[in-house]
Amino acid sequence: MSSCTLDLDGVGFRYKGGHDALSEVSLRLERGIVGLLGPNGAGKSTLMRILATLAKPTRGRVQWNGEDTARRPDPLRRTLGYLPQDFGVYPMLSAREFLAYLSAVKGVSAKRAAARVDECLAQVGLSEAADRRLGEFSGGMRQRVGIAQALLNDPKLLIVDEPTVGLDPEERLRFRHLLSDLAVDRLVILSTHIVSDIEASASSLAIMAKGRLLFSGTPEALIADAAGHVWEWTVPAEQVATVRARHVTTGSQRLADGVRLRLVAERAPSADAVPVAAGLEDAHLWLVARGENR
Ligand SMILES: Nc1ncnc2c1ncn2[C@@H]1O[C@H](COP(=O)(O)OP(=O)(O)OP(=O)(O)O)[C@@H](O)[C@H]1O
Repeated sequence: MSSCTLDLDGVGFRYKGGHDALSEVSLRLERGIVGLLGPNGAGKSTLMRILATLAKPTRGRVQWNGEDTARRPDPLRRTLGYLPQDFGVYPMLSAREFLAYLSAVKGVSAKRAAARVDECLAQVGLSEAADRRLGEFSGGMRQRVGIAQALLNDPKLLIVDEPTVGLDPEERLRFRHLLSDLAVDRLVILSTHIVSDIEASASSLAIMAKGRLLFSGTPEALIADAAGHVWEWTVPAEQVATVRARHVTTGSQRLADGVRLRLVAERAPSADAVPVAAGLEDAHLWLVARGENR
């Protein structure tokens, strides 16, 4: 297997108006799915654009297999697939026509293009729909066309920015399976603000807020950090608003005798709160809550 390693070293990005969208981001990313999590405005898209060589960091550097991607972008560009957040399609073209057009734009040789388009359509499960107009496709099918175009050059680095926005649960699941299959011999970076998008598939996580990296590591390590800080507490319905105002709640369930709240907190919020095992969503919220209190 060829190597696919991205090293970020003190990466920062300041927009022309002086706004620091990224500060001091250092991390190493390797084969598998990396989930890039963070609320809107955290800096995910800015980071993705830098990794896709569409913007240069204003501080620090990014290396792909040891080469600086700002000084020498070509080695990475040749092996990069990118699905941006606002990916649009031509509604009057068929999936096959659209991908043939993009093959030409990306410099895939005309001789190779037709076969490659068919391979990519098969990979994303759209062979049957290849000759239908894109305007008739569902949101999930359109996103799969987006992945197919990102795969045309058989990339080793695949970057997908918020790909599941607007998809129904079934399409979401299908899309997740597709990315897991693709990550076997690639580095896939998946940005999202929805924890469940990456819960079952990410081999590592990078969590951002306000342009900074709050955490990088495995999902298990994030969950371990939250151990002892997740509680279930059943309170009368009229107390729910007060508890919510004081604590970060991650779930609630109405019961016959009140409302069972799930929350993250340094210590037990009350003597009758019960400690429970942390899940990824709890651990994420615990990290964000601690980050905000710093
Ligand atoms: N062209 C720009 N000029 C100035 N500031 C910008 C520009 N684009 C983004 N920003 C700011 O930089 C910060 C990071 O934005 P970015 O789009 O990278 O975040 P994000 O985590 O991807 O959020 P979203 O999911 O909403 O896209 C935000 O505060 C945003 O307002």
